[in-house]
Order: sequence, then structure tokens, then C-alpha cells
Amino acid sequence: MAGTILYLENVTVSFDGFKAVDSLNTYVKYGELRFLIGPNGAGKTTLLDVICGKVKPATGRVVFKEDIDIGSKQEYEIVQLGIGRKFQAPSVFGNLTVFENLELAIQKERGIWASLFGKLTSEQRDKIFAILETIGQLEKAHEKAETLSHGEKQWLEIGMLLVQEPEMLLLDEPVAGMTKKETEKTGELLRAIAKDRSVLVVEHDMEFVRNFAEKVTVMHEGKILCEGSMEQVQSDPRVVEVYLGRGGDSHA
Ligand SMILES: Nc1ncnc2c1ncn2[C@@H]1O[C@H](COP(=O)(O)OP(=O)(O)OP(=O)(O)O)[C@@H](O)[C@H]1O
Repeated sequence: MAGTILYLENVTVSFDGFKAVDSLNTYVKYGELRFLIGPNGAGKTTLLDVICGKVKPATGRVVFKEDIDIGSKQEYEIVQLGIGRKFQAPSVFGNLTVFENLELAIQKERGIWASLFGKLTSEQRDKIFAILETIGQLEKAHEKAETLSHGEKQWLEIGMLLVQEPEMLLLDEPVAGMTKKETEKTGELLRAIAKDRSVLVVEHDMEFVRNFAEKVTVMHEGKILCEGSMEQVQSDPRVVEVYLGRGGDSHA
């Protein structure tokens, strides 16, 4: 399909016979900021796990870009193809500066030899500064990462993903634990990132979703319950029944 970066066709994931994802079909377009919502246990994280290669689907196809079937690829191959995943667990090194964390992310890309003996090229320095600007951390470049606020650490992690120049980013509850101001800033950041990349976000903070989602996918019991704009999905009685009406709105 023209303009499609990711296509999931009839994807099923079984854990000992239990279908965490059940015959699921969806597609994500280039430059889309997509939110994935739904009650606990709906299969949202498992779906991200499938896309990044952490979990292999029992059936179905996961097609990236034109025709790359990533369903059978290893996680590192999927990273190299251009899909970056941010996990909930923090991965910044507190005793290194913000700049050094990004430097390390670049050097990881270049392999062990470069990370032991390499110096940054001027292009790589420029790239780090451009990312620092994108994530709003230029002024903190030489501060130790442990001195950053929770929100700033999350933005640094997003920056460390941007080093790989992914075409698609997968984020699991990026604003969890953030202040209102940090949440707002994260929304702006994701919008900016999605201008020339696709971003898929699993989220429970409905105010955040309402403010920033272009398109929302609602999952329930491993299936897609409905998809559309936030207005469309929140007026769907099935979504109110299984999620929004049951406190999905207030889930942190
Ligand atoms: N490795 C696993 N082994 C067995 N069951 C699993 C495994 N991973 C997930 N599940 C189950 O699959 C279902 C879907 O889990 P998943 O974490 O994808 O849901 P979710 O929509 O992300 O939920 P939440 O909003 O609570 O994070 C749950 O019932 C969960 O217990």
C-alpha cells in the first residue's frame, strides 16, 4: 500500500496457547504519530515486542517498508533496518554526561574497535549537537546524566535512539511519571520527530493521547477494537465499555 511503512497481517502471538495478540491486522504510514491504547493485558506491549523482534509471531506477516518481512529477523537486524525501541527501564549512564551518553550510543553503532580507540568525526559531533537541540538538552550537554530530571532522562534516551537514525520509533508509556509540563514537552518532541519518521506509542495517559494523537488504535483481548481519530474512538461505545468507562482515562 502506498505510503505504508509497517504492515501487520493476521499476526498472532501465543503464550502456552493463550493468544496475547490474535489475528491482528493494521498498518502505519510514513510520518505518522500513532497511539496504541487499551486495557491492561490487551496485548499492546506484546505487539511492540513483535515489531522489534523480541517476540516471534506464531502466524502472520510483519512487513517493513516495501517488502521486508521482519517477522523472522533477529532484534539487531531489525534495529539495523531502521526500527528503534525505547523500553520502560532506563538505560542512560548516570555518571557520564549527556553528551557522553550520546557519544557512546554513536560508538556502539560503529563497533567495539571504534568505541575503544575511536574519536568522533566532526560529522558525528554535529549529529550529536543536532540531536541535543531536538531533545532540548543543548544547555545540559556537559552535565552528568544523573543530575537530569526524570523527563530529561527520558528525552536523552529518545536522543540515544535518534543516533541510529531510525525510520520508525516504538515507545512504551514515554510520559509515565512525568510532570504535566514534561508531558507537554514530550508531546511536542514526538510531533517533531514524527515529521520525518513514524512513531508508535503505547500509552495510558488519555489527556496526553487526546492532545497529541493523529490516529489511535484501541486494542482489547489481542485484537483491534477500533481505529481512528481520538474523537472517533472515544465516542465508540465498545471503547467506553472495555476501557475509557472503566477508568482507562485515569490510569497513570
Ligand atoms: N512472556 C509472556 N508469557 C506469558 N504471558 C505473557 C507474556 N507476555 C505477556 N503475556 C500476557 O499476554 C497478555 C498481553 O500482555 P501485554 O503486556 O502485551 O498487555 P498490554 O496491553 O501491554 O498491558 P499493559 O497496559 O498492562 O502494559 C497479558 O495477559 C500478559 O499476561
